[in-house]
Amino acid sequence: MLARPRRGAERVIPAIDTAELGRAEALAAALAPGCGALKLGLELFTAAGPEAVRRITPLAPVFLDLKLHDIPNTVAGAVRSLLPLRPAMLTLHGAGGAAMIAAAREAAEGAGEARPVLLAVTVLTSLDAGALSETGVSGGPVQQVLRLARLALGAGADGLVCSPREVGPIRDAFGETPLLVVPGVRPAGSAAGDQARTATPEEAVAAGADWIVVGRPITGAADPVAALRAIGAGLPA
Ligand SMILES: O=C(O)c1cc(=O)[nH]c(=O)n1[C@@H]1O[C@H](COP(=O)(O)O)[C@@H](O)[C@H]1O
Repeated sequence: MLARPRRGAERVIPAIDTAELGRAEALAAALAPGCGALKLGLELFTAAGPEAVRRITPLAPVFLDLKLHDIPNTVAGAVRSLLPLRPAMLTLHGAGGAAMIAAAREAAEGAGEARPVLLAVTVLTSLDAGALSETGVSGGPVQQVLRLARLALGAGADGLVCSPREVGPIRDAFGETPLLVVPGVRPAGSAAGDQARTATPEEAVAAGADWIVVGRPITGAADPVAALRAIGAGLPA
């Protein structure tokens, strides 16, 4: 399994969100030497498929963010289908329930020592308290994140995806063991866009994030490599 990062720049995972495989490969080649892993998500995977993962895996560990969410049998089958791509990390929605997560973990064990880190997405960072309550969840994001964290970690997830705002409460409740991957990260002065629960890279890591996921502030910069380097340089070595 992918080891917990130690140095500043190893904590940064650029999100390669594009539908163009050529652009994804160019960004991946440029960013790989300066980061801990590269995140490939739904936009690239739905456009370019498994071939995108095959092309980028030789460059850096791949965090394959497909946010699986279905009945346990279907999710287990999807995990088995993904294992030959050798992703270092995989996401599934905590809201899929304990049986779904347990089925994914059992399927992932098929990769033995090389099994991917399984990360349960808690409450999407694009949801504020109002948007979350519209989905029928009252009590606010922190309470729901802690509820899903307990469920997911108990069912076999190795870690969680949460916003920077819940990192402290998760560490208080569950200690240092869960791997925490944190999107919704915005360097000071960059646009939040559709992200609702944000903080800076420094704040997220100080709170206890293992990895931070940063997409548009890097990929939309005039010089993505310089933007990545500046984020890594601001983190503790
Ligand atoms: O699972 C994720 O990585 C994820 C979970 C979440 O709650 N919020 C979130 O933004 N993400 C992903 O993190 C990346 C954030 O991209 P930027 O908003 O451009 O930095 C995107 O690829 C999202 O799909």
